[in-house]
Amino acid sequence: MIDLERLAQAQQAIVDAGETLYRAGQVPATGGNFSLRLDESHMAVTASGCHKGRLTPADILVTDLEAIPLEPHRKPSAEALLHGRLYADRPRTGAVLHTHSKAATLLSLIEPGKTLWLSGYELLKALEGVASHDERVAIPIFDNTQDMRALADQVGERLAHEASVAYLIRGHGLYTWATDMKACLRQVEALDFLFDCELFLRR
Ligand SMILES: CSCCC(=O)C(=O)COP(=O)(O)O
Ligand SMILES: [Zn+2]
Repeated sequence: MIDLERLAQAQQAIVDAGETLYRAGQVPATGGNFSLRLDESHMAVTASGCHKGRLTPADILVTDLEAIPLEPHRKPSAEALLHGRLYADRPRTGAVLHTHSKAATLLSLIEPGKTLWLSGYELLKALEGVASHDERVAIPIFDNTQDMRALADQVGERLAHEASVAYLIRGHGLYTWATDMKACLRQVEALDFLFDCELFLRR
């Protein structure tokens, strides 16, 4: 049974996050998708194809963690399975944000390896679990594909062995997750700042 009050709060928090992220240039042209955990087996997630800066609560629907909608006629985000796997594999994860910023897109294209390493930045401490600028933070990079099940499997296998709070999809964007929406929004902002710094250093 879905807690309807919790769902309404999640819908409003996602609408607000969309406005914030759109204003920050993180989700142009219907790009991006957002979710919040509702319970151990359900999430509230954006519908596919909506403009993420102009969401209404009705644009956010309930699915299970396999991205099957509770209301069969609704169409969740094309990438909802990526959100569901993060919740399924990480019981403490409460929020997932996917963004399409210019910095994430460009950096993931020019980094030839399978990992973006970040270290020496004070702002790394904005990421959950990072206590010092000295830590080397790994951001895994996956090649883009339209096969979400294959990508979800690949991500799940790799993240089972590598601690992270985010990954990049090459030429596509960022996924980041946290215990709640506030921490997740902070991570998007911090990571995008760090991606900008890396782009500048590599010029
Ligand atoms: C024009 S954005 C292409 C699809 C995408 O990458 C995305 O993040 C939005 O897809 P959704 O189905 O969640 O609207
Ligand atoms: Zn996307």
